[in-house]
Amino acid sequence: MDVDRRSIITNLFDINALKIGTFKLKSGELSEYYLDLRVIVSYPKILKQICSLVSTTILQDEANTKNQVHLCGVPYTALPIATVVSIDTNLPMLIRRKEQKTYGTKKLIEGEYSCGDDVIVIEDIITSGASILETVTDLEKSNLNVSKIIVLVDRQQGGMQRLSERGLKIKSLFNITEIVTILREEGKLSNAVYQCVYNYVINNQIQPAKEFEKPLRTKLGFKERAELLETSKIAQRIFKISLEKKSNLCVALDVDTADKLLDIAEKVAPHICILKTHIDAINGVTDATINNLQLLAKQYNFLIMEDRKMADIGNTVKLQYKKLVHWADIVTVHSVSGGMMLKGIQEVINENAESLDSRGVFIVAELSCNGNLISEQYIKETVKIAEEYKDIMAGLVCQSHDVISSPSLLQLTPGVNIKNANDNLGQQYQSPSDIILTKGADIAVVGRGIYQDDNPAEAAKVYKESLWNTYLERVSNS
Ligand SMILES: O=c1ccn([C@@H]2O[C@H](COP(=O)(O)O)[C@@H](O)[C@H]2O)c(=O)[nH]1
Repeated sequence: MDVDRRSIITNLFDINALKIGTFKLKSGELSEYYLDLRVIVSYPKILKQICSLVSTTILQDEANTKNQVHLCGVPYTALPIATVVSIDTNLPMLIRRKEQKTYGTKKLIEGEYSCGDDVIVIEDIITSGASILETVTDLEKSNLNVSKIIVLVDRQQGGMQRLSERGLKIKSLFNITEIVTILREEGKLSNAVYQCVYNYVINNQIQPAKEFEKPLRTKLGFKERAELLETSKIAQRIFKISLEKKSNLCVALDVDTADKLLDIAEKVAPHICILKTHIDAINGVTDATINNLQLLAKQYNFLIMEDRKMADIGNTVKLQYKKLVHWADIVTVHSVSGGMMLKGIQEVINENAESLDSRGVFIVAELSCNGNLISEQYIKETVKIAEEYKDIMAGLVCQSHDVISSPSLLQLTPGVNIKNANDNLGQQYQSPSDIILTKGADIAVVGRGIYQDDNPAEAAKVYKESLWNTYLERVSNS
């Protein structure tokens, strides 16, 4: 241990930041000691000493980061720390409001940022990790990417592990065992007090809290999920192809001509489980284009999904769907007009059940674009509709891991790009591992990241391997 770290620990003890005795924690649990880092604002030299350790840690790690990085202190104790570190490192700061404003901008996060920017969260102490998670959740809701969490002191009760299991990178500068060990060596704590704190840590490991529980859907593998009684035939088809091809990649071929569609489709075909089209946006599409696409789908074992996002009254959606059911294995629908449009689709599927392979829908619960109008209530109602029409439901198009709990439904998540963080029309991108681990996607949609690449076949292979390996990691860590 170098002198600075040791002196920080003794200085903290000298200003009474470590209190021995019985204290009630935020969770209501009793603790045999209490760390009160709020006092450091009264000791500028110690505040400076601690902040320079945080700054050095950040600058070492962030040397090669290309993304814009912000700092955000968990309110309130870490706010002055984040401010000093921001000045030291020249990294801009964001402030998370504890309560969202009901007037003016109604902002949850104050400060200037762009969607997809990285944020380093700074916190004074971690016990269960629940407070940190509140800040992380609000930052993620604002489409920021929490790239790292730095905590001054880990109470070693399991919080660090829980946040890592949630896919977050977290580092602590000190832990409580190290602190009491140094203080005992320095003659500031007796053996008895040292032993008391040590025993407390051993005997007070926190049990998994609800906010840390991963939904069963993300813990189970595709094979087990395909075998569930409730899983629809269309979802079973997707699971089966994914397992056979070791691919959870859906490519979105939003190209401008039918020739390009077929050309790139053939190149990426070996690596995908679903090929997604906006066929009404492509020039020169004929029956022959559709036939050729279907031939490729058979030859290379993938499904075709027309991303039409239908949203009209039941009767109109039924008429529209009749034009798609013959070639599109899956279509997308918005839930805005309620369950009746799914009834229309269900009727068409049942009428064609004998002549066609199983068909179904993905229903849109959330959108990946900045400024969309979808609310929490809309998402909840969408999930209810999906449950009601489970027999034709492949799953939901959404952006958060906690929208779908049922393992029989698939989460399809667009907005994946390895090279870009956004486009200039509101699209927001995440990396493959963020999409699968943090956002909870089962199938990821990649469009421009593949079809605009100089070598779409190679790009599709790279995305496929990265997405599939992350899915395997998710299941094996559960
Ligand atoms: O919330 C949504 C729903 C659908 N999409 C569609 O996915 C692709 C994404 O393409 P990129 O080129 O990778 O941005 C596109 O077809 C969208 O219509 C979405 O992006 N977000």
